[in-house]
Amino acid sequence: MSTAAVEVTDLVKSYGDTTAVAGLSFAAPRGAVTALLGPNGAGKTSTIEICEGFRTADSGRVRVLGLDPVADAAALKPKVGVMLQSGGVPTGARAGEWLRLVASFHARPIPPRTLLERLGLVSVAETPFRRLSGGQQQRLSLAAAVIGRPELVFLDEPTAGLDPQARMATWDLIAELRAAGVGVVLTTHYMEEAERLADRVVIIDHGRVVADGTTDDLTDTRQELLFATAGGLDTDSLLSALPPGSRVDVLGSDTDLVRYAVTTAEAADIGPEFVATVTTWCAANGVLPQDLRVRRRTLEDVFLHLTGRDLRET
Ligand SMILES: Nc1ncnc2c1ncn2[C@@H]1O[C@H](COP(=O)(O)OP(=O)(O)OP(=O)(O)O)[C@@H](O)[C@H]1O
Repeated sequence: MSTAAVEVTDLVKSYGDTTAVAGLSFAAPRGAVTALLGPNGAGKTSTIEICEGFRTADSGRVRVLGLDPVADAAALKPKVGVMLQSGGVPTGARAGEWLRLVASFHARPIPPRTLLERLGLVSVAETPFRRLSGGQQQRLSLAAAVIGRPELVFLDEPTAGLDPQARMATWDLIAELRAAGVGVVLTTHYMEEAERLADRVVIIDHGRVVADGTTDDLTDTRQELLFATAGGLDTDSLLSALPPGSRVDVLGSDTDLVRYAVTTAEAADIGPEFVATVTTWCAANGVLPQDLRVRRRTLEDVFLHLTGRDLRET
């Protein structure tokens, strides 16, 4: 039996002239949360819908719980829960009635009432799907995806557009699924969501994986020294004062400040001496380093460093 919940190898998917997925590979472990993180249009939905068996790939190989999502769809159905971005619920179905129907397809469902309570949907149990707010529709789709106690759930943008309270309820439910040994593969463009929930993060840009690892792999070992200066500075001169292998990156500029990130060779921890070297160089060159701080990289920074773009701005 394959150990991975999902294995994707060299996946390619185009729509006419648009290449949505351009040779993408990753593996999602069983019983863990894997986040496919990337900006809008990166190819996340195409990838996850191919894994769900709803779209066919042009080429590449996909295995879900060791099976082919299209050829083995019948065998996968009872084991896999799916939450689509578009909902997938008939517009006239009432929330509670829909959950009871979905529950009836499963051998050991979670009681519909429990999920309605957990996701704050009790007051709209008798409301038709089309009259629910966007956030309520999303939570109902999530409830339907997990009600059959699947081994694996696919969640496409589970918290997009939710208010903070509904987002927290969704995060709690996902954390509980993981604690119960359910594998979760979700897409998101919120890096906080990936950082908070995911055991493994696959960063996708332009249909390709640009980074893949545990959140700690991607961020922990990457401390950096941040500061801003009024006007640009001579980065070559600063680099020559630093230990070999250091880097100085321009992170961007506001109206009058240019923001820099300085990292050591192999992104090791930044110690007091390294900070002193930078500030000594600044003093010698008449530069005032503003907002100076040392911090661990976030996934947002990792994305920025890898693509030159800000995840929030794309
Ligand atoms: N059915 C389709 N027909 C034509 N183009 C499509 C179709 N589905 C997706 N695309 C295009 O493929 C690219 C990748 O889209 P996809 O939805 O997979 O990305 P995404 O990362 O999930 O983005 P989003 O978060 O906006 O859903 C985009 O350029 C999109 O416009």
